Amino acid sequence: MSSWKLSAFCPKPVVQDALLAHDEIEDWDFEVVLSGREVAEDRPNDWVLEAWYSHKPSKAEVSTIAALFAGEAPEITVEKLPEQDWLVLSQQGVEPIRAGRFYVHTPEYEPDPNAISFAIPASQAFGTGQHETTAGCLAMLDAMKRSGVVTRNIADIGTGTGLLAFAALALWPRALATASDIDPVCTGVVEDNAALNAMTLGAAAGQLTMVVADGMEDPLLQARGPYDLLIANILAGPLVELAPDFGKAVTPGGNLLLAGLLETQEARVRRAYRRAGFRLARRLVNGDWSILWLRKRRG
Ligand SMILES: C[S@@+](CC[C@H](N)C(=O)[O-])C[C@H]1O[C@@H](n2cnc3c(N)ncnc32)[C@H](O)[C@@H]1O
Repeated sequence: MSSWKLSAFCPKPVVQDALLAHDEIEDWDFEVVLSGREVAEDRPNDWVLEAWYSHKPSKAEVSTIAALFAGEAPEITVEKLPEQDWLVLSQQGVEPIRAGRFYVHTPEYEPDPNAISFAIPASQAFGTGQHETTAGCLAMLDAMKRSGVVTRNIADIGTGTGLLAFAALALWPRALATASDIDPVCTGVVEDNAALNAMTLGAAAGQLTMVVADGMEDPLLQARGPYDLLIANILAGPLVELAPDFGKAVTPGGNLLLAGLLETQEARVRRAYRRAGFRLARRLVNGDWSILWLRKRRG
């Protein structure tokens, strides 16, 4: 299977507005992962919005991306990436990262014996630790542990590679973890990464179960709740929609770690979670992204 990449080049604020416009669309017809980044370090104002496809994007798909730019005319290119090469290349470009006590690296690097190390290969699933949201969640999990949080029942919704669930289990080794993702490709990735990092799959304390689910829509996810730690690094739109469900899924006094929202979207997300019974415990801003630690009110 090949991967295709559409790149739309524009100044940074235009690309950010396009991503926000996408986030506001409730019924998006196309399966696509969108992200924005600098074109080059020495050109911080030139940005590219990238869209990744498993097939050649159709004219309708290209027009839909162009329409996000609301009258601006981005330069758009579409290129075919042979999947094998793309994986190898992306792996080569992935430098290890540190966040809190964590060190996340691809398998070609050695672990750091003085850190909590995870080997996460580049794959079709999101979450090698490179992204500000993932790194921010790792740092916030470490902050929770240092502040004395004790947790026995963890859910990681939108787990991608499984990294945040592994990290939480490393900090709270007696907890049970349930990881989920809407994308079925993540199941095999999480299983492979668990094996690579000596994490055990199963239903006992210290173990992890992976399910495919949209939000909390899964019998096992619901049966295992309520959770005293729920992690969700998804986007602002789905997070707002999921607020009532997460309100029910977290125990009174329990912890919720949210990421995937830009700082500009934070007020909207916090409003939704205030209504669902949460208060802010701590926030962290990493790049353009906000990471929120919320606590469920008691009673
Ligand atoms: C930004 S990635 C985060 C991956 C990983 N947790 C991390 O922090 O690096 C978001 C993940 O959420 C998944 N996702 C998006 N919407 C979802 C939903 N409604 N329910 C469950 N997973 C969802 C995506 O497939 C993707 O793997």
